[in-house]
Amino acid sequence: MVEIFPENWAVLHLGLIFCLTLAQLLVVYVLSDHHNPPMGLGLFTVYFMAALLGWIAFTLQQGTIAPMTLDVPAVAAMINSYLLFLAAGQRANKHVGRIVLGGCCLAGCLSVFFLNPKAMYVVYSALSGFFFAAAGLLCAYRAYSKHNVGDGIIAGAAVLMVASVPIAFYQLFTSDNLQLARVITFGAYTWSFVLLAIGFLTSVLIEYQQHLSHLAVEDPLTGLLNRRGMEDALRVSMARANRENAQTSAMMIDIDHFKNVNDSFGHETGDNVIREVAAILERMSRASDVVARVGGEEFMLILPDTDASAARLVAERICRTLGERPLRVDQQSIPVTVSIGVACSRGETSLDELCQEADRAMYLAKRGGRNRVASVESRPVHLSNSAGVS
Ligand SMILES: Nc1nc2c(ncn2[C@@H]2O[C@H](COP(=O)(O)OP(=O)(O)OP(=O)(O)O)[C@@H](O)[C@H]2O)c(=O)[nH]1
Repeated sequence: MVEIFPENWAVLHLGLIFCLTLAQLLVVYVLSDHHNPPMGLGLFTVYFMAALLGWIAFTLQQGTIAPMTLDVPAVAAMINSYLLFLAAGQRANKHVGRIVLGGCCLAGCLSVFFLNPKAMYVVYSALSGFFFAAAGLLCAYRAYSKHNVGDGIIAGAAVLMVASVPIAFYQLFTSDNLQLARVITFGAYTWSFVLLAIGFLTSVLIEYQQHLSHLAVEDPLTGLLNRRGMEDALRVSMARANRENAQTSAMMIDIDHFKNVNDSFGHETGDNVIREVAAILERMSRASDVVARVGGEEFMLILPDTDASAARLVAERICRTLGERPLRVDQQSIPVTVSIGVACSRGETSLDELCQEADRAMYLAKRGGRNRVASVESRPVHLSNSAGVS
């Protein structure tokens, strides 16, 4: 035993696991008051704690392999492999097989009371390998679908654990060396734990980086683009419009008297009204159009390859649809109207200039009585109300 797994190795492994568990706890602490914690955070933490306890139990038991009433490391190994499967399932948002595998885990735990050490070892390492394989598949799926290499590392950890099972079984059945087989299994547990902790931390960091880069271009309330996102989305089509001397139209859409909505129905319902208007704008625009929220109750709609009269028709349709009947928000009927400014440019115009023109037209629509469309594509200014009357 000593040659295979010397004591200083055990101390090194235990120290490593201890540090990684502390790092994991630090991450949990930092993220705990975040309103949107990473998926599977709680279950992964329980897994790391259970693995630490299992490994401490194994270290304490070294050299005392004589039959015991309860093989604590074996039970811990089974339970924490199942926890890993649950955590991976929560992270991948797939909850298949939880009850069946939970039943297997329970049966495996209970069986250790009745089996001899060799049979007990076969049961727990086979079951743990199976749970690791299931967890690895879920993480591989998530790594692929979310482009997150951290989940790929977790899947790699599962491969390491699964690969150790036939190697350990080979030792057990050819040389009947239970001690060596157990050491192989727990060695694989340790190194897969190290990989798992690194993978989990990497995965969470990548997720936050993705979240932050989304925040830079996305409005968190509506999921629409923000002004910067809109500029990014339009860079190519504006360059093409400049090159081909094509027309681009812009609409500034502002909800009328929105302060009254907040005052009468509350800020939260006000937020839901903004979401609902955003959804309507998205529904009413084409796939090539870009919709963005550019202020509290202000939206910008950019229509590439669209001339002023076509844009004006779209604007009047939006104005009419919203003004026609009250919105149903939070089980209440809330009358909402919008004022829309339309601007159009041909060829070489900057997005900023186009938006300023649309903004100017929107103020004209407000001054003209609200619930109407104004355009500044050519002077004089055209005004029409939601019924389209000039
Ligand atoms: N609920 C909610 N309200 C917001 C948000 N952003 C801005 N507001 C509110 O929107 C209101 C805008 O008020 P004003 O700029 O005076 O305009 P208005 O009441 O819509 O009137 P007009 O634009 O002149 O028709 C303010 O009361 C802001 O508090 C938001 O994200 N959620």
